Amino acid sequence: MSDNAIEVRDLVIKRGKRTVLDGFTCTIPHGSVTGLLGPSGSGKTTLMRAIVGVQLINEGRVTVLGHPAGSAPLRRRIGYVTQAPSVYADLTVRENARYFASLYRLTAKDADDAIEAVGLSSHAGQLVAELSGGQRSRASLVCAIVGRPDVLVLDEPTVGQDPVLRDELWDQFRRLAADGATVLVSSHVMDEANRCDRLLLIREGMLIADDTPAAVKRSAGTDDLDQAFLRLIRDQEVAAK
Ligand SMILES: Nc1ncnc2c1ncn2[C@@H]1O[C@H](COP(=O)(O)OP(=O)(O)OP(=O)(O)O)[C@@H](O)[C@H]1O
Repeated sequence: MSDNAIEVRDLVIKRGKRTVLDGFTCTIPHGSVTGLLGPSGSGKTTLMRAIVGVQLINEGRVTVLGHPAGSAPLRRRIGYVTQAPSVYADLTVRENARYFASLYRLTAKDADDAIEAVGLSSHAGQLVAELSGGQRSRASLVCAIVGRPDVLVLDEPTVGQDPVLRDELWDQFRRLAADGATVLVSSHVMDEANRCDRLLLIREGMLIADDTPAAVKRSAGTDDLDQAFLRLIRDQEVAAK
């Protein structure tokens, strides 16, 4: 098997009249935490949708764990957390987790472990409708990790979380990767990017960097990832002229 959990080749995606991704190619290694960073509207969600197999693609190829994205063998092997929480509002956190666990033929203990892992144990008995926005997105995360997916795709999972929780969530992503999962996380927050093994920097549907955080900083000649990103964008603009 390839060293890469995810391979994206020459991907072209049009949404409406707009070409969102125009010949996008990248690879994501097994057992890594990869950060997908870029400005709003740059195509992060579109790329993630293509990887989980819910986005029509115009050209190119997306392969996940050796299978075409969206194909049947992948369904139980991928967890996806969208920006909109996808849990049942009229059930408690525990009921949601147990329901998703049952779909994977897992136990109530597995559900409780997932709740514990994202720091929601003290709210396990609460209805999702009565949770804060940040708690609700962690409830979605519980349901995505309970089936122990090999690939976990998380669209801005730390938005609305306080700094302590963000830190704990990143520890959790690192643990999942240490256990062999491939984690792809989108974020706007550059200090979070430092916690990734690799970064994909995307702008207007184009990949402008694909490297470790240290190498991205080195190539931009700065220790600050925000600055590095801005410099890479400027370099790209100069090169395009
Ligand atoms: N359903 C849609 N129909 C048409 N165009 C869309 C649709 N969804 C997104 N787009 C366009 O595709 C482009 C990329 O959007 P995408 O959601 O992938 O960006 P993003 O990087 O995830 O942004 P954000 O960080 O704000 O979530 C944007 O220009 C957006 O307007």
